[in-house]
Parts: sequence; structure tokens; C-alpha cells
Amino acid sequence: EVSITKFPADERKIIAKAHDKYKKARAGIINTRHGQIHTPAFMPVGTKGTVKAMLPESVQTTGADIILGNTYHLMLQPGAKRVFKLGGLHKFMNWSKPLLTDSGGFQVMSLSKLRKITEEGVIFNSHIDGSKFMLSPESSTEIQYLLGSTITMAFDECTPYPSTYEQAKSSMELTSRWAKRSRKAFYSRDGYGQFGIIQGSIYNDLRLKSALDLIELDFEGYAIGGLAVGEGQELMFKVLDYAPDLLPINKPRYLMGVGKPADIIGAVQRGIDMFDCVIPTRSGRNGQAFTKYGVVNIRNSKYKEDNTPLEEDCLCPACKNYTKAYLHYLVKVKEILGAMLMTWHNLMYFQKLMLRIREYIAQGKDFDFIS
Ligand SMILES: CO[C@@H]1O[C@H](CNc2nc3cc4c(=O)[nH]c(N)nc4cc3[nH]2)[C@H]2OC(C)(C)O[C@@H]12
Ligand SMILES: [Zn+2]
Repeated sequence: EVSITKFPADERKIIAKAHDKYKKARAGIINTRHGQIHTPAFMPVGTKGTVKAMLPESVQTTGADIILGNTYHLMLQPGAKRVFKLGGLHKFMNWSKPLLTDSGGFQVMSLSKLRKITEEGVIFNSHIDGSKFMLSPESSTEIQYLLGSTITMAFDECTPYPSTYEQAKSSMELTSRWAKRSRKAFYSRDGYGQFGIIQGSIYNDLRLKSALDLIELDFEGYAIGGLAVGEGQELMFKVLDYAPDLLPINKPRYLMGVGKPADIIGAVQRGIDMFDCVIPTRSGRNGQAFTKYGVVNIRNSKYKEDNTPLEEDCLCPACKNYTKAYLHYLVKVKEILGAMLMTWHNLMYFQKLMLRIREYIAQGKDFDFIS
């Protein structure tokens, strides 16, 4: 396959327009040191070295090939050097398949109170005990190496939404300088990869410049950052109508932080290969179950004597062995088993969705009605 950047600019536009809704969807396999990733792929979020309320072997039974961890949280506790000394994150959390770690900038902005952005990096106070830390392209890349991440994310600045053109431009330019330093700091080994993250907010010329800057660094894959930050689905899809096409056609494209089933389907149709989102786990713990009948708020009193499973044909333990009445009760009385079963079901639902999308793409069938 030819990477799209080899075409002159005007042809790039024609190629982007030529793709109709389904032509951009693609199914494939990413081979890594820790196993294969079938794409389109959904990565359950395991922020602190655990997918909350799940055993790693249970996460594996849902069909997940890869999970996400966070540099920011793990550097604060237990500390990257300690995880390294204990054999790395795979061993520490007993997950032998691929691990992708976010690079920390986004989490600093959404979690730590006091922080200062400088050319060098971000200086911040831990949201846990207020102690002072610095994250830079070099330190973030080194932390991810110490964790043993299969896929390391470049250190970027997630441009907030909304941003003026000027704000988005200078933020994107900072991300390009940090990407260069991240790439230089990366210790490349067979079967491990580093992904660049493009920014540029909703401005297509900034998105193009960001892509060109990062393509020069020849990353193993590319993420589209600066989305799922409050812009809404319509604006996100407007950016996704062209942004994936600016990236090399033969490398993985990862949309960070997305999303609900309908967001995932729309993004796959626009050429995205990888996703991560807290929704299935976080909303599961909050009593929301994703089902083919729609979202079930299990705390609703109408379920207190409902002796049927969430989904009669779902193979997860919640559906095989329990009823909505029991799940309603567990969540109401805040029993830990409630969080476990709801999470397990939602992760199974999301992986089934991805499996069906991969099958439909492989058969060349349209798939926008799935959700
Ligand atoms: C639906 O869940 C809410 O939406 C956020 C997920 N949306 C998101 N967009 C992202 C963008 C970037 C980025 O540009 N760069 C880097 N390095 N990482 C990123 C991570 C991101 N995650 C969740 O994060 C909060 C907690 C704000 O609410 C959740
Ligand atoms: Zn189920």
C-alpha cells in the first residue's frame, strides 16, 4: 500500500473525497512483541495497572487483545522505577498481551490542580499528595520504557476545546516539537512501537501540518488527539471526515478516548483502527449496562423483580448466571459483585461490537446499523 503523503496536495483532496462512507473502513492485524491486535480494536482502560473490578484473565475472556495504562497515575504510584524493578507492568499486573500507555499530558491537565506548561515540559503537583513532578517528552518516554509498554505514546499537549485558531496553532506546534523529542528519546526494539499524536483542534490546515510534522518522524502508528474533549459527535465526525486520510494508510490509526458504540462505528467508517474509553467500565460501575435493546439503567425500580438476564444470548457470567433483579439489588446496595458483573458484561458487549464490525468489514458488508 502507498502511504497517502506520497500524493501531491490536490490529489490528497481527491483521494479523501473519493472514499465513500464504507471504503475507509479497514480490518487488519497489528503484530507486536506481546501478541496480535485485531483491528478495529477496543482497548479497555486499566489506568492504574488494573481494569477496575476485573481480573486480567476475565478481561481476556471478553476478547480484548490490548489494554491501556496511564503514565501519569503509575509514575505517582507505585512509581515507574519500582514497577521496572518488579519486572515491568505486564508481570506486575499479570497481563501478558499488548499494553498501550498514554503519555501523561492529558491526565495532568484533567487531574492535577497546579501545573505549569513550559517548553521543557509540564511541571505539576500530584493530585494525591501535592508533591511536585515534571513530565517531559524525555521523562514520559523513559517512564513508558520502564513500564515495558508495548505501544508508547508520544508526549503531547491535548489542545482544549474550544480553542481559537491561534491557540490551536501554537499548541499544535508545541506538540510537534515535543513529538520530535519523544521520538528521539524512544528506545526502538522489535515488536514495540511508538505512536505520534496529531493535534490541531477543528482546523483542517493545522491538522494537516500536525500530520506532516509527525509523518516525518516515521512513528509506528498515529493517534488523533484533541477529540472527545467536549466538542460533541458532530464536530468530532467533521474532523474525522478528513483527518485519518492525512495519516499513512498502512499504519494504525488510534482515536483517543472514544467512545460510545455509535461514535466507534462512525469513526471506523472514517478509517480509525483503535479505540479506548472509560465508558464501559465507568458506566458499568455506575449501574449502566449496554445491551442490544439500548442502555439499561439497572438501578431503575422496574428491574427489581425482573427475573431475566440483561441479554439472553450473552455469554458473560452476568447474563449466564444472574438476573436483572439480582444485578439491580447488588448495585443498589453497592455490593462489589455488582460492579464486577456489570463491568464484565459491558466489556463483553464492546468486544462483541468490535468483532461484528471486523466481520462485516471482512465480508465487505455495510455495518452502520450495528450498535
Ligand atoms: C468519555 O470519557 C470522557 O472523555 C475523556 C476521553 N477523551 C479523551 N480525549 C483525549 C485526548 C488525548 C490527547 O489529545 N492526547 C493524549 N495523550 N491523550 C488523550 C486522551 C483523551 N481522552 C475521558 O477523560 C475525562 C476524564 C476528561 O472524561 C472522560
Ligand atoms: Zn452479558
